Amino acid sequence: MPPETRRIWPAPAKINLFLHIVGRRADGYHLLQTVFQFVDLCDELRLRPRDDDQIRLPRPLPGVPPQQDLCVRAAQALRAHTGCRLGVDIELSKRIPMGGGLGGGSSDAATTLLALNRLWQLDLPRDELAAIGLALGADVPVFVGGRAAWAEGVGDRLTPIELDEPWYLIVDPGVAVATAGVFGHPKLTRHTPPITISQFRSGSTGNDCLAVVSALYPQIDAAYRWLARFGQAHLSGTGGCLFVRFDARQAADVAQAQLPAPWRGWVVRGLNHHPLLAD
Ligand SMILES: C[C@](O)(CO)[C@H](O)COP(=O)(O)OP(=O)(O)OC[C@H]1O[C@@H](n2ccc(N)nc2=O)[C@H](O)[C@@H]1O
Ligand SMILES: Nc1ncnc2c1ncn2[C@@H]1O[C@H](COP(=O)(O)OP(=O)(O)OP(=O)(O)O)[C@@H](O)[C@H]1O
Repeated sequence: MPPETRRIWPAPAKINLFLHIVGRRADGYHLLQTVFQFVDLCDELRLRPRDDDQIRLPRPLPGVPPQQDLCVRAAQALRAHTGCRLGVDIELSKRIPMGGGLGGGSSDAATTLLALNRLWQLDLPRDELAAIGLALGADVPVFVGGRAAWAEGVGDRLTPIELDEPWYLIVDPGVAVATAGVFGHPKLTRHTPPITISQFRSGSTGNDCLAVVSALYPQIDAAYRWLARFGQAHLSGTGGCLFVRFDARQAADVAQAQLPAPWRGWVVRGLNHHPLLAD
């Protein structure tokens, strides 16, 4: 058996270092400005190609029927796009909290596309994989592209960006945020004036979803206030995960040790490159 079929394929989480909503499209989707950075909190996939046309996920995630799982949908989309007749057994070890604004589902989809492109010997270029991924979710292209990015549009117009790679403490207050409910909220700030990359680099940026999310979910508001003791706290995506940056790992560990139960926390490293970028 070739070693690639026994390999663990990582799917990292992302954080949004800031998120501004600068407009709304005719179809209701919001136009964003954001910066995505990867972090070394990863889901793990094992993929074994099959000679028949079955796409199987023997251990589905709780609450996610296999046909809705983003790995399965990514494999199906890749087969539909290429006419490939092979199948795959997918084993997914989930570490990234679901529905927390860390992009875990999108990352799983992206890793599935990147890995099957190799295992099924399709040889599609990354931009073609990213276009297939965009139909599965707005955050899939940045994971396929593999570089930390300044993003506009619905998050699909990407410009690679080099950032510090500090430590972060990510906190999950354990509340599943309904993304559509946040974007549909009447009090959401929707017309923040666009900024430039250099304005982002000089600070003064936040997350336009924070006010609505804090009002809707008191646990997220409480976690935000707790985290703000250690530095500038941020909401990732539409939440509910929050993060604060640290220049030294030890300081992040000290903060994590004080995390009140039942919140969960991870000390992670910011990454400008996806672990599969060099593949
Ligand atoms: C905001 C981000 O977290 C930034 O990373 C993501 O773009 C959100 O992506 P996601 O969780 O995959 O969200 P989706 O499942 O695509 O969208 C859920 C719902 O949120 C709304 N939505 C989402 C993204 C966007 N740019 N504008 C929207 O209005 C739409 O009503 C959509 O039906
Ligand atoms: N492989 C998967 N991993 C996680 N969620 C999945 C997966 N497949 C489908 N889903 C569904 O997608 C939903 C959102 O998952 P995800 O963890 O990507 O959200 P998120 O982190 O809030 O994403 P974003 O940052 O893009 O808003 C889940 O609640 C689940 O129903």
